[in-house]
Amino acid sequence: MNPTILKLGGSVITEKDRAETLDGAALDAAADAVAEAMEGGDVSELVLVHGGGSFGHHHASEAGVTTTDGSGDAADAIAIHGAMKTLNQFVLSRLHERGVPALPVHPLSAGARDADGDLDLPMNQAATMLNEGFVPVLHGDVIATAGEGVTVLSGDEIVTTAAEHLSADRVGLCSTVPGVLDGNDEVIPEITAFEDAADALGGSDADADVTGGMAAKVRQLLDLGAPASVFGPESIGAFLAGEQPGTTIRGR
Ligand SMILES: Nc1ncnc2c1ncn2[C@@H]1O[C@H](COP(=O)(O)OP(=O)(O)OP(=O)(O)O)[C@@H](O)[C@H]1O
Ligand SMILES: C=C(C)CCOP(=O)(O)O
Repeated sequence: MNPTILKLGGSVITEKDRAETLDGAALDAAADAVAEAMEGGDVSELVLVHGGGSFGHHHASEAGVTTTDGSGDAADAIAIHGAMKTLNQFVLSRLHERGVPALPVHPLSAGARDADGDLDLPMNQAATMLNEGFVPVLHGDVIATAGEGVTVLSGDEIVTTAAEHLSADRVGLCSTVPGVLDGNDEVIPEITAFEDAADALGGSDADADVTGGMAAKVRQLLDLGAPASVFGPESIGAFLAGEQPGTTIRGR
């Protein structure tokens, strides 16, 4: 059985424009959907990833750290990583309250980037957790980067890396929007090339997003071997039940 990977967007589970503010109701609803899907047998092997929202992005933008521009200051690294661990703890608690056997995986302690920016993020701990019946929960983070100190690692990049290493057969990204929208704000059902959506694709609505919003998401998902779905919070249950809500991105 190949795992399903679901990313909970930071813009969903936090109030992205207010520093370190959780959207508790949205996180509860997402945790409900995950717990129901696992209880009902819709999904047996699940990897969760969550983004930064107002926890990671706020501190990263204050420190001027992006996915390519790093910082050699440990205090910057700890501010960003610490905020992400706090958010991760909120996510874990809400899952545990519902009986989901979630375990944290902190990328800062697991991987690194080389001088070309290429990511090495081992997944053997996540694979073993899955085999043992746990739900690994990874998160956007800072990561040691050759020549840069630490840079930001987005949850989207973790999703694509995890999908490849773990041979995921389903990948879902839950954001605040019901899918990738065209110029008339209609959901584009399928994207097979960046040009399909290029005109409408922008970054994130949040000022403090350092990882590139929807345009970066689409680019990364087009590189993935498996089809990926981008959908809104109301469709988490449908995605876990095997449907393809929102936009399906199929690069190859
Ligand atoms: N064509 C588009 N279709 C849909 N959303 C778009 C589009 N162009 C820009 N966006 C913006 O991209 C945002 C989604 O990217 P964002 O990085 O904020 O999401 P996230 O993954 O939920 O959050 P985080 O990066 O904190 O994890 C949407 O909320 C929207 O503001
Ligand atoms: C800003 C940090 C630390 C994480 C970014 O992850 P994302 O929200 O998935 O882009």
